[in-house]
Amino acid sequence: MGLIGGSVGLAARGAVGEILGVDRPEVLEEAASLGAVDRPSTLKEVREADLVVLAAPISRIRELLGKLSPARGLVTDVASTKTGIVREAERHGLRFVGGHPMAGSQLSGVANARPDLFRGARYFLTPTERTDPEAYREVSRFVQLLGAIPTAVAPEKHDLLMATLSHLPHLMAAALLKVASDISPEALSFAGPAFRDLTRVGSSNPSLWADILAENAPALGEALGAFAGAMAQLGSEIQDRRSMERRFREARRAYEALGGILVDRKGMSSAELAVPVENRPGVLAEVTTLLGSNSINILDLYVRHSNTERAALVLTLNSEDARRAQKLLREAGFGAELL
Ligand SMILES: NC(=O)c1ccc[n+]([C@@H]2O[C@H](COP(=O)([O-])OP(=O)(O)OC[C@H]3O[C@@H](n4cnc5c(N)ncnc54)[C@H](O)[C@@H]3O)[C@@H](O)[C@H]2O)c1
Ligand SMILES: O=C(O)C(=O)C[C@]1(C(=O)O)C=C[C@@H](O)C=C1
Repeated sequence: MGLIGGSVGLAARGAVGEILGVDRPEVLEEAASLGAVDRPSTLKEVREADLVVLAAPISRIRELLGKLSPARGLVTDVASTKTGIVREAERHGLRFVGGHPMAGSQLSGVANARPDLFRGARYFLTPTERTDPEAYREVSRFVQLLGAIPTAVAPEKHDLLMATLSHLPHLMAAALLKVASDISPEALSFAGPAFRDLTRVGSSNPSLWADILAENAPALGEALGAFAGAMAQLGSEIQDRRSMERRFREARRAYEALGGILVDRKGMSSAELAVPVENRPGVLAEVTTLLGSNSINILDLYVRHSNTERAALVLTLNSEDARRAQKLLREAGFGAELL
């Protein structure tokens, strides 16, 4: 019942029956006080549950699969890698569908759990030829109930994709932080928004990430090789302005194709609005309250981090709302630029 398990509990609350939690007593006490779980339970008791969601670190999930077997109901997990876990679950004969929400944060623990963590996020499900189709449909309905969007992919393909899209960026953050720390002890204090954006996940939970990286080592080896090749290529072209421009044009096109929050946008076009703000308490509430009280829904939001006195909120809104929001924000004295 940590960050992800707690968020599952909070998101499912009210829409499912009793939610039982298995973890250390102090974690369960906190989870119950936050409303993420109805009551503490045991592995033996949850063998009888309709649905078991395993949300421990990967190495623990592999052990738990054996301890859960035989389970009466359906079992799923949330782990960041899938091939080994799916194989293990099938070996134990569980009625299992592997899962992985593409949502989370560098924080851990149930204290950081949020009921809206999965809203609009992609949620991988990794059925194999041995998966019961009805079990897949049930887990898929549960994922939708959490507010997420199920996406089926084979376990091996999932792990290959995650090596580049999630695990490599975590290693890059750690490497970048090391390179800067090695310059001098105070070098990091001079870093600006670009360095901060690129290294946020360097503060992720060390033992959780040691688990993830070891589990996906073969695929990650390939991704690291490709990355080292790309860096060497860029390094050899630095003096060649034309090829650098071409590389950055290619990079910008790739960046624009990035997936974000997958809000159901059938027939809806969206726009980004940058709102420069003073970096002071309450400023986010002022912007979001102004939009909320005018029935403008924020589809996605990020902060261009800054250590200085100013920051920029970048809001994704549907196109019509974006124009209205720009007008309202300007009338209220904020700058607001459509990107
Ligand atoms: N953090 C993320 O952004 C993220 C996103 C998607 C998926 N995941 C996956 O979710 C899982 C959990 O990650 P988290 O970020 O919630 O970690 P967390 O540290 O916040 O929570 C893990 C919880 O598991 C508990 N635990 C450990 N061993 C256990 C056992 N044997 N039985 C019962 N509980 C046990 C711990 O006490 C802790 O409360 C991992 O497998 C991770 O790969 C994480
Ligand atoms: O937002 C973050 O901090 C994350 O690291 C989330 C993130 C990722 O995007 O890599 C990390 C691991 C998960 O398996 C899924 C999502």
